[in-house]
Amino acid sequence: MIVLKLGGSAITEKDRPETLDGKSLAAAAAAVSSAFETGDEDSDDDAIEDLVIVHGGGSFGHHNASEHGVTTTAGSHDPAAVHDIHGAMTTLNEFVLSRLLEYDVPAVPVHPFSTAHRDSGGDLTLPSQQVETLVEEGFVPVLHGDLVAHAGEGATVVSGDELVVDLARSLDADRIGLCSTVPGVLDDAEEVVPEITSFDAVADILGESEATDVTGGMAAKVQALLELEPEASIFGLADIEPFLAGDEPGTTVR
Ligand SMILES: Nc1ncnc2c1ncn2[C@@H]1O[C@H](COP(=O)(O)OP(=O)(O)OP(=O)(O)O)[C@@H](O)[C@H]1O
Ligand SMILES: C=C(C)CCOP(=O)(O)O
Repeated sequence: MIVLKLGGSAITEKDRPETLDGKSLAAAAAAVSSAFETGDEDSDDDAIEDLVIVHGGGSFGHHNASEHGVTTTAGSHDPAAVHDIHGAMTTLNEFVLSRLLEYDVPAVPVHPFSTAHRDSGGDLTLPSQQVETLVEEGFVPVLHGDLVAHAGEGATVVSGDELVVDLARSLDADRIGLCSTVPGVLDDAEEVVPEITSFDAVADILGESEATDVTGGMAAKVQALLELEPEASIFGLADIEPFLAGDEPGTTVR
């Protein structure tokens, strides 16, 4: 079982509201397609079968959430805000799905707003049986950063990274990959840090996203991945294919 996140910064123009990066999204879909079992028996000897995709927001969702003052902890009870933020994410989800379908990946949507919630302490519950059954039935479920019902707050943001960590646990994932707009976690000299085993060791170089981002950028990503039992890779668009083939490109968080 592989859980792959397509970072919003990789598939959209993150600094231009609601702008897709069509070329990058197509490249990501092509890379997933070439690794996935597509029914062509000649070319699928080592094909992967069990795959869940999560995508982030990029220029969809973050701007809307920021305008409404909604974060992962500060919520809203305004239905118009919910429709605006969730609507931006489902719009991006439709773009992602249609591009994956064009490349023969059997992608289907799973919207966290309709299935997940947070308790008053902010802890997330994301039922995984729907996702598991879809995988067993040959689909590739595609989830996305979204809003979720939050006890005492109305609705708050859930990041794709948080969904990845939750799904990796509940689905007992073997491999976890986060594709972003950078080739990995970069040090002060802009070189990829090959391995991260503790937050303190890299805290000084980790920052937020350069674009509008309500979920914490690279620092939050690394912190969430360090809590996971299996190792996880952070890499750029060009490394989706090597990752799906079994390599450990970019930065490995263990
Ligand atoms: N040390 C670092 N190495 C690499 N990127 C860093 C670092 N510190 C901060 N960043 C920022 O983190 C960004 C990646 O985090 P971001 O949350 O934007 O990624 P994403 O998951 O692809 O996007 P989204 O959250 O929209 O899904 C980079 O584009 C960069 O601006
Ligand atoms: C801003 C919203 C609604 C989702 C953000 O998800 P992320 O881009 O994975 O952090």
